[in-house]
Amino acid sequence: MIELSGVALDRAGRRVLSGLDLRLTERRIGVVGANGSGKSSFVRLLNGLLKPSEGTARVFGIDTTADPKAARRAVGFLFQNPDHQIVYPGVAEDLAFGLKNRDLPKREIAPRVDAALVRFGLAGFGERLVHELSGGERQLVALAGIMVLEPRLLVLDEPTTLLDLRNTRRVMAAVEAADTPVVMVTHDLALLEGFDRVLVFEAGRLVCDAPPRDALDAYRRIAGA
Ligand SMILES: Nc1ncnc2c1ncn2[C@@H]1O[C@H](COP(=O)(O)OP(=O)(O)OP(=O)(O)O)[C@@H](O)[C@H]1O
Repeated sequence: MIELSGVALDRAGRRVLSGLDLRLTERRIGVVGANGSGKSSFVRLLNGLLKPSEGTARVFGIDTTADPKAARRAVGFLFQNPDHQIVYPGVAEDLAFGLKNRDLPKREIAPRVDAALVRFGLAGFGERLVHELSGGERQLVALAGIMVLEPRLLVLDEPTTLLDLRNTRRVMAAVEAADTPVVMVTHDLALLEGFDRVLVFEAGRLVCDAPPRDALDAYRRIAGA
């Protein structure tokens, strides 16, 4: 699914990730680490938002440097703040936007948008204005907008940081129900229970790669917590 070989990444002339050799095939992969340790940079390598300064990053066999467009199609990316993701003022309109960009025949767009709204607990929200929704509802709209495009992998970068407990549960339940493989960055360690594999970053390096319990123990040790 994901293959990084000899990957290093520089941002603004500074090395922020190095020594990454990884093969990821699990369905649920968590990413943790201190602020600035390189988590967001790492996940941005997975859909070609950032390109390795050294080495190669492949997703489903696609080299993200050679074909960033194909990488972006294969890998959906949910940001922490849905307002950075949602383009149109109307909910249904926003979901339709991505499908129009994919040149889907017009008659197929509305049914797919409706089905996605139902699937993500947003039935009846199609005609609502995004700015009138709660933060949790907006994050669900952003998620539905990605999933309606049927990515092969979903990357989530701190998707619940701005949400209360109830909305965190709603978003996580929607992610779980989607049944698409997930790579998720989070500071909320409890969300990683049941994940298959957790990567711990520290100062731009992968310092632990293990099942959740061992990885989170290692992270707590590193953090002195
Ligand atoms: N747009 C940017 N331009 C230059 N350097 C950046 C940029 N974004 C992040 N960095 C640097 O890259 C390093 C890793 O940042 P990154 O955002 O990947 O960390 P993170 O682990 O996701 O942090 P956080 O938990 O705070 O989100 C940091 O030193 C940061 O200052």
